[in-house]
Amino acid sequence: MNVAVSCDHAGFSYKAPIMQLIKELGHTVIEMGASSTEPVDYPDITEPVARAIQSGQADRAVIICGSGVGITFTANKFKGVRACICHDSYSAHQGVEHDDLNVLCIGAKVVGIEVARELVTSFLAAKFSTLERYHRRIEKVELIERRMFK
Ligand SMILES: O=C(CO)[C@H](O)[C@H](O)[C@H](O)COP(=O)(O)O
Repeated sequence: MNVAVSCDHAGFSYKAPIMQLIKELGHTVIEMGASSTEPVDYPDITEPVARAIQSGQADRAVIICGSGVGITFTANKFKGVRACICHDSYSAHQGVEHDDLNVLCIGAKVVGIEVARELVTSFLAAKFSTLERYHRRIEKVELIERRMFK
């Protein structure tokens, strides 16, 4: 898969190890976001990621900020983006399996780098279920999006 990776200044120290992991897992990294710990506003590093998901340039994305909060609600402003902050690997893989999660948001001040690696590994290994009920629920989410983004 093509996986976009972005961060703000608070997530910068995690970006290189997470990109390295993603490459080791056999995926292609699309690097975005902060390139130093110089402060940057999280909406500015989130929008390009959301656009990359919308255009199909990226299949999935990982974004890292301090808490994971701002990047999550910013990413979810974009139609077709399903972003969630995860602190546990169960949510990271079940989010994909049941809910077709396509953007994993991590708080670098909340989870350690080893937990972050586990989150990314679980997220990227997971596949959206073929069970009808999970697709029906996503279709209902898409109907809401169509009403909101008319
Ligand atoms: O966690 C975040 C938003 O949800 C971001 O990393 C913020 O930018 C965080 O609050 C850090 O910002 P600061 O300017 O370094 O205080």
